[in-house]
Amino acid sequence: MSAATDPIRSAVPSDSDLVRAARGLPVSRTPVWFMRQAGRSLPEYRALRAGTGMLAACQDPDLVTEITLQPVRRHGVDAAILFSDIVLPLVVAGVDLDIKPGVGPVIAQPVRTAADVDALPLLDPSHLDFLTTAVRSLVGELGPTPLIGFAGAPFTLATYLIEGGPSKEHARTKAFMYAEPAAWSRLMERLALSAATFLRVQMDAGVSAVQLFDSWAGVLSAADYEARVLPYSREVFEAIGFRDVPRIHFGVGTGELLPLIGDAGADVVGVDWRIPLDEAARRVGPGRSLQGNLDPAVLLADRATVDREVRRVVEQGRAARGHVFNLGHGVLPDTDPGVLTHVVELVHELSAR
Ligand SMILES: Cc1c2[nH]c(c1CCC(=O)O)Cc1[nH]c(c(CCC(=O)O)c1C)Cc1[nH]c(c(CCC(=O)O)c1C)Cc1[nH]c(c(C)c1CCC(=O)O)C2
Repeated sequence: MSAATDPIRSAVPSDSDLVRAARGLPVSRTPVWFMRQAGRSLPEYRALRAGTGMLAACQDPDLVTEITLQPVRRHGVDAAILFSDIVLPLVVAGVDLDIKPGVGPVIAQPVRTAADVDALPLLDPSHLDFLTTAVRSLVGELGPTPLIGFAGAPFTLATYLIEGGPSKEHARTKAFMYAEPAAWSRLMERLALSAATFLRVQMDAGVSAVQLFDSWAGVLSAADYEARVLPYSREVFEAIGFRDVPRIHFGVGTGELLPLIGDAGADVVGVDWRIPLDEAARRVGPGRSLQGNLDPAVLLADRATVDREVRRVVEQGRAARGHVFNLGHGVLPDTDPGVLTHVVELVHELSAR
């Protein structure tokens, strides 16, 4: 049934199931979308992107609009997520950075000293017109389907800047955090400002929700996270929090950090697959909804396994104040898009009120 013919489903994104679940309000059925739903698992994405670099694509409003709409058309997900990247604010500010296929963001001159921190260019919101154009065009095209805007959290962006590229241990980042506390604080402050600017432009242009990705925060102890990272993520939420747009906060491997992450200022805490949602609900505490947490690798398994795991996640999600069904991390490139469409249908069927 379409939003137009279903009396329970809202015709406006600000009252959609995604926004209602984020606020802990009753929903017509559990909303579902997938991190990295736009991307290499879709042949139509690969066709459209052929010959255009990732960072150029992110700054072309027509391409952004089309790529963002592709998974909504194909899977019938309950939200679109803007096609962009967490490193884009750095690129627009003038940091020499490239996204290498199959690798990730690579930085020409990594941040290694206090002087490097002070030389980092700041993001100028007047250079984000392409973003405003893309978001406005998407809001027009999407009708009742909400658009999620996003930014990278200060810590996760700091890992790319300091390591110079993707990393497993994030040892240089931690070493800098311990050895240069004053410079660390200035770096995190700058990245918080830039994330807030990037989010504010998307909110001004009409996104219905925002997600702050702190993908790599799970490498930290709870004590370090609380003292050296949480204050800056909180700053981002405070800077945008005067607006009534639901806020999602996500990281990988954050089981031990969930009580703190729940306290940073988001309405929804994103959880990976390592702990069940009922346990996550206990750790996050009341007053927050949850998003997650199907293991993306399950989508590569047989149909019976996919169905069993989807049922389990929907069941365990009932322990939360509100539940937005998602994966525990991004869609893997080898995923069969047909399985994603099936998961959307199954979640809707299992949760229809
Ligand atoms: C850590 C991080 C990055 N980018 C992002 C994060 C946080 C989410 C997470 O934890 O995965 C966020 C991101 N990146 C992208 C989106 C688009 C929206 C979506 O569909 O979720 C979002 C929300 C597109 C993208 N961002 C990137 C791609 C692949 C580039 C391509 O298609 O050529 C896409 C679709 C590139 C990128 N950019 C980054 C990585 C690690 C990579 C993958 C490199 C690779 O394996 O090729 C940094």
